[in-house]
Amino acid sequence: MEKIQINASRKYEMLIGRDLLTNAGKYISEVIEPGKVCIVTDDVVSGIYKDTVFNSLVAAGFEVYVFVFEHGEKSKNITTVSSILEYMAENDFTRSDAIAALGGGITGDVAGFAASVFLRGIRFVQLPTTFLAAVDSSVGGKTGVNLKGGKNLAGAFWQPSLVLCDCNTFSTLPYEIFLDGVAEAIKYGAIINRELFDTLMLHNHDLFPSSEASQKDIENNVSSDVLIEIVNQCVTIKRDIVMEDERDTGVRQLLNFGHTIGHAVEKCSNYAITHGHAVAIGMFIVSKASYKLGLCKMDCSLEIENMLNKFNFPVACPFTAAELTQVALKDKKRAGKSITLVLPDYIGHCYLKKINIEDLETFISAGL
Ligand SMILES: O=C(O)C(=O)C[C@@H](O)[C@H](O)[C@H](O)COP(=O)(O)O
Ligand SMILES: [Zn+2]
Repeated sequence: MEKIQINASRKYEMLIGRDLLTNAGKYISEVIEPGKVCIVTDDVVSGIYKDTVFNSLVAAGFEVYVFVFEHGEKSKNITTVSSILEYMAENDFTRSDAIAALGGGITGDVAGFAASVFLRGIRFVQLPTTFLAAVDSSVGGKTGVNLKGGKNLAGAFWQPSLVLCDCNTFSTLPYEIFLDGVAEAIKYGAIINRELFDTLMLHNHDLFPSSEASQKDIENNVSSDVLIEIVNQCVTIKRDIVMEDERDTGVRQLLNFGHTIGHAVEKCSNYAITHGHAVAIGMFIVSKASYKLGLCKMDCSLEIENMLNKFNFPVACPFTAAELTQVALKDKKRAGKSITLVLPDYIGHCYLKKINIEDLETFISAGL
């Protein structure tokens, strides 16, 4: 088992290994004194892992409650958070009780946000079951929900007390959902680590065979230790960035490479295009535009497109620059009349560039 220590406003560990969910109760009881715990999960993950986690929490002495919501981005809203809060209040949860977020990025963000506001903040643990949640969203304490105006527009920085990443859970992921996490892993390579980018390129066939892969193929591939190593590398990068800039005022914004446009793609598609797929499109558009407009030395879009093609990501964007701009202007990296973009200088190095909001549409057009 690998351990990554994160020293942010809360100090916690991420444990990465196999068969960890069976002992979730034991690991959680080492950081949270057994009391009430509410497993928050969606209706798909619940059918696969809820019983395992439930039983191990009971065995460790917890009084276990379960809140299940409908899977998908449509549930990532304030109504779901409000229902979780009411459920915990009805069941007399106190400040010493906790939430266990069991699932992917949506579950972690929604459950974490509920934890951040219930009684002005209770503890929570992240039990990521998707590759995306493992490499990215379960660590760093960004929690939140979408508003009608756009993605993640309401939220809080609220760090978990533990992240328990059982890599065996990846074997139950449909390929498309797996890909969402691959996009985030590519992002880490592009912003800061050329070697990781090359590893992903090298291993794309044996780790993530193809969209036609059978479930058996996926099971064989995810048993590879290379995958654990990739999770380890991504989270170590994220840990270092979060420890330098937990509140996202500077260097952490690099983790948003491809996201300003990616979030706009998600929203314009009414969330039919999922997060990682939208970020993949966003990384390509930003790289192409940066080169065309002379904002970077190399045309990184070629390598990014090549990588995305290897994994069978659709790269074409179905929306116009005007449509994307309208949504992107609500991005959290906008401050008044300017917006900060994350641009690639070369693969393995990105930088932050402030532009005037009036120039955003021209920028996006150049990348389409
Ligand atoms: O943790 C971060 O910081 C990130 O930006 C990671 C992103 O991959 C993630 O999608 C995050 O939720 C986006 O945050 P937002 O601030 O753009 O809503
Ligand atoms: Zn993301």
